[in-house]
Amino acid sequence: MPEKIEPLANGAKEPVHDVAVLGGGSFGSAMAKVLGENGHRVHFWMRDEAQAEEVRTTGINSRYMPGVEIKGDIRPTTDLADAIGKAEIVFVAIPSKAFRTVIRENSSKFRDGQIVVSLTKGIEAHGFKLMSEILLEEIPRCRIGVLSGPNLASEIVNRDLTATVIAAKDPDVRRTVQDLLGCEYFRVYANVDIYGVELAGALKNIYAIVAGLASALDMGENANAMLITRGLAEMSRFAVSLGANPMTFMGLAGVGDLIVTCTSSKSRNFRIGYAVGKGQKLDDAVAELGQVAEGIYTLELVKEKAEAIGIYMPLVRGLYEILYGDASISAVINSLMMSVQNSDVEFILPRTIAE
Ligand SMILES: NC(=O)C1=CN([C@@H]2O[C@H](COP(=O)(O)OP(=O)(O)OC[C@H]3O[C@@H](n4cnc5c(N)ncnc54)[C@H](OP(=O)(O)O)[C@@H]3O)[C@@H](O)[C@H]2O)C=CC1
Ligand SMILES: O=C(CO)COP(=O)(O)O
Repeated sequence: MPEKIEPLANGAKEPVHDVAVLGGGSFGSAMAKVLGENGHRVHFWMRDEAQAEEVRTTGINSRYMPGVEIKGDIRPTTDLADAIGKAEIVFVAIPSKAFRTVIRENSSKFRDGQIVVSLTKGIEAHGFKLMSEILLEEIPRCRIGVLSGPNLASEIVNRDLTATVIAAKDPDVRRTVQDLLGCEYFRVYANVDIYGVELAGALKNIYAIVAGLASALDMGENANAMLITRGLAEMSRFAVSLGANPMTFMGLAGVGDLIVTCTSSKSRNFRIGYAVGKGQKLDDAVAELGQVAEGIYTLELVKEKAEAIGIYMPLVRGLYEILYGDASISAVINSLMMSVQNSDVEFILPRTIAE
């Protein structure tokens, strides 16, 4: 509930809210910074006490955001129950592999009607669950939202102009998140297609790895455009078959996020693809990155799911063969280029030719 009125960083006056950000990595830090600059009290949970102490005393999270001061009323903590208990709204930026465990272990701490927003762009290994589905299973009495879009953390902390999408069924959740996060450099658009927004955010990581590979091989701008556009065709084909709205893929969470991660070396997934394209082993590239690149896990899950439900995903299959099989990059490229030529936009002209 609003407590007092204070001027915000953007000059407006808004009630101060207690919010929690769970996850002390790059994106948790970026969102904590936006919320802090917007005048809110941020209960910023991370599991490492030394890191919490550093943010408490210096305002800097040197492992994930070196040199960036997270300003405002930021309250780093390793007490997750306390952070959830104090917050009106909880943002979760925990990698997909740990997401359910963290929520489940603390499920009793969430309150009826509390807004919980996933910032995570991944898929759970067992059962192909998205993070909003995990939230619905673990804390069904909460109101759930998903935030996704072209949101490189390293640009947001520089206050570079950025837009994102809040997807939620409940209009109050959408409006609340827009009010909390919106400011002169951060715009929040709304969508109701939670599944599409969330799946788009997870799927684009795969194509960012492909684009990184293409960049390492200096394949040219035509090839980049082809990869991004065929990636969009492939990810929307898959997502629509699972119930997403195809129109979501025309928005920021779809093509928007695909563009940024497929064209920027600031994307960790792009960097993994680039390193592999330059001859590095996948495990070494991941170790060197030292941060999460969700796409390498999403790739395995999507390949398996696509085969199970019979969806044609040649880029997913090709990347899987390069990263986890023994196919050479040139053999995969050749097989993609020489496959049956087919429809451009299959929502207009259906694919009629068998692969
Ligand atoms: N970075 C970005 O630009 C964006 C990221 N995202 C998404 O946000 C999610 C988080 O990514 P990001 O912050 O970038 O990742 P980082 O690799 O930067 O940080 C990962 C964070 O997760 C924590 N963590 C890892 N395992 C656990 C666990 N078992 N329990 C609790 N905390 C854990 C790490 O803690 P510790 O240091 O203690 O290991 C660290 O704080 C991902 O799904 C990503 O796709 C979405 C939009 C943009
Ligand atoms: O999702 C992101 C930008 O929208 C961040 O991408 P990476 O995880 O590849 O850095």
